[in-house]
Amino acid sequence: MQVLSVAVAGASGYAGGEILRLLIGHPEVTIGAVTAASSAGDPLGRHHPNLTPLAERVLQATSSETLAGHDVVFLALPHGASAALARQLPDDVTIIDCGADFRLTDPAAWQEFYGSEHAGSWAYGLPELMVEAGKKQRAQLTGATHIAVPGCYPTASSLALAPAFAAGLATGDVVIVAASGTSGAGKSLKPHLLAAEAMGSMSPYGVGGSHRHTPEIEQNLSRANGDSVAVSFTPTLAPMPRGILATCSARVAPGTTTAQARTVYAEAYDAEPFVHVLPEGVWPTTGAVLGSNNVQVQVTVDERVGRLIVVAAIDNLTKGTGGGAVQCLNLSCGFDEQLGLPTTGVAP
Ligand SMILES: NC(=O)C1=CN([C@@H]2O[C@H](COP(=O)(O)OP(=O)(O)OC[C@H]3O[C@@H](n4cnc5c(N)ncnc54)[C@H](OP(=O)(O)O)[C@@H]3O)[C@@H](O)[C@H]2O)C=CC1
Ligand SMILES: CC(=O)N[C@@H](CCC(=O)OP(=O)(O)O)C(=O)O
Repeated sequence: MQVLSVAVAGASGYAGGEILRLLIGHPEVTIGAVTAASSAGDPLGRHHPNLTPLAERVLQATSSETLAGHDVVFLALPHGASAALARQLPDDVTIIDCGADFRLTDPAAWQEFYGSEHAGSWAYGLPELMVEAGKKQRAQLTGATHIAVPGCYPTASSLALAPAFAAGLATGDVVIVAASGTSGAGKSLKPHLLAAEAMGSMSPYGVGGSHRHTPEIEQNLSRANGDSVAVSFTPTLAPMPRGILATCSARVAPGTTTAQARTVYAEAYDAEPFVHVLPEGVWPTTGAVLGSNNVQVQVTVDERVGRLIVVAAIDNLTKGTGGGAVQCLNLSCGFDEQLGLPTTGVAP
């Protein structure tokens, strides 16, 4: 098979850096342009000292001219920047966007949570997502040329709850509380992310249904359910660089048991290379998935209150963005889906 040339826009940022970390080990691609905004002209190594093989590469300015001419372009830019750039790229360039611009199908939801004009929607880049009983999103991604990689919280939360909705096990009343490492907020300086503020302390934000990932999670669970699902979502910031732990719960019909729930999750995920339902009694941890494209899931039913509890752990930069993006590249280009993607976490 021919080796593809790949460009990464937003290469000085966290998501761009993670894509490059994974592409360095990918046998079917050569890394072409690496681009940035304020950091254009800098060597890449100044921003990502871990990316030794690319340390001397110079960051170019992000423009359609620098990106055109590649087979595949990854966009790892702030919200709103992808849509304008994507419109300027030639039709024969495959675009994999880590931003939110093309994730939502409902223009009203986009307008409400992002406050700008809706750019449209692309194939949603979460292959393992159950979109209805027995069907996964993977089919939409094979050969797709324009892909919207999910947000990090929606990746963990949707994989946690979609099987229960697709199987008719969950009946609604969804509550999700998820903790994220600080890299989830990107690299630009923010006062609440100073070490003195973020270390040794956990804090909620986007409380009360205002976080922009709420409609994305609702979109995913509604597809799985075949009817609209409302979600109460509360993100929290945890004093760690990477990782998301999403604790998700939903109402179940009286009499539903943990054994029934485990059967549903085993059917959904036993054949998946990256999603692992842990043995009964073992709970997901962010430490165990660090640096890998894995999702750890555990499920139980709190029979006292009739609620399904599903906990999912991911690395927000790997499965939550860069790894998810490379997985989409593999599906889009017909490579083995696991190519270049670690399935072993870094521990301790
Ligand atoms: N961090 C995470 O865990 C996740 C991130 N994402 C998404 O990935 C995208 C990138 O996030 P992240 O890497 O964390 O962000 P960073 O802030 O770390 O990086 C942003 C990148 O975009 C560049 N940039 C900034 N402004 C512009 C602009 N106006 N036009 C073109 N380029 C610009 C920056 O260049 P420079 O440094 O030169 O200014 C930098 O390379 C976002 O859409 C984010 O929501 C999705 C899931 C998870
Ligand atoms: C800890 C933290 O701040 N996390 C980010 C989510 C990052 C993410 O998934 O990105 P998208 O912006 O691409 O949707 C946040 O809550 O805004």
